[in-house]
Amino acid sequence: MILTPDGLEALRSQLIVSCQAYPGEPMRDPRTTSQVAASAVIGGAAAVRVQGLADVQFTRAAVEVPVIGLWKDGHDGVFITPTLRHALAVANAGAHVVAIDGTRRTRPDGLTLKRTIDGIHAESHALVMADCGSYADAAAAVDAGADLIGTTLAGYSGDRPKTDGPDLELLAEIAGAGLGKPLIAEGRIHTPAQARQALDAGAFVVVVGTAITHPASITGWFKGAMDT
Ligand SMILES: CC(=O)N[C@H](C=O)[C@@H](O)[C@H](O)[C@H](O)COP(=O)(O)O
Repeated sequence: MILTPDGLEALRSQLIVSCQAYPGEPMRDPRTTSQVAASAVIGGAAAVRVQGLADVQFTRAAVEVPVIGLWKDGHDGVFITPTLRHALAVANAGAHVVAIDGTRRTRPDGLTLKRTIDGIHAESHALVMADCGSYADAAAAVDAGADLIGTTLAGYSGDRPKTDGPDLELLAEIAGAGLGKPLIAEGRIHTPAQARQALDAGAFVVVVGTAITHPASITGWFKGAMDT
């Protein structure tokens, strides 16, 4: 199945679940990722987002819904699918959508965002999600040819404060500008009510990760509330 820009309409107002475990964690295993993803689909996820080439491959085999793939290399600066080489590897692993750093920061391979997106489009069937950290990033990413815009890096790229919950102000700003590409709310959506608020702020679709798929964090939230 190839996902086309028109096919994205099926994701409108839906929930995407990000299934990620971090280096050194017990659940950091591609098979586990694919099982968590399949469980999310049973619960109603319209698409899933997974990190790592093997995770993309295993998850493609385990679910029928679109798979958003990324490759995190490092943990600061430009680290979400930072170069064209990373992006093409994610596409070749089977991702329907490749999520890449969509900020205006310098990329490790020196390519512009536009060159990167053009390269992905030229050499694969994958759509491109630009993980942005600000309104200016989002506008630039649309100009550069991104198929989807995400607020993934709001609060992480230095342009915006790290809000406790989702950055609803940024969502409303991007949605209000009518940039013409589907807007994905992603980042710190921790409750069903916040997912609803993100849609109400103008998001086309909502990504939830930690609050659904990261037991260590969720356990810590409960424990923290009980300790006080
Ligand atoms: C900033 C960064 O590295 N974000 C990553 C992007 O893939 C993931 O670590 C997040 O879990 C994902 O964006 C979903 O967000 P949340 O887990 O807050 O629902």
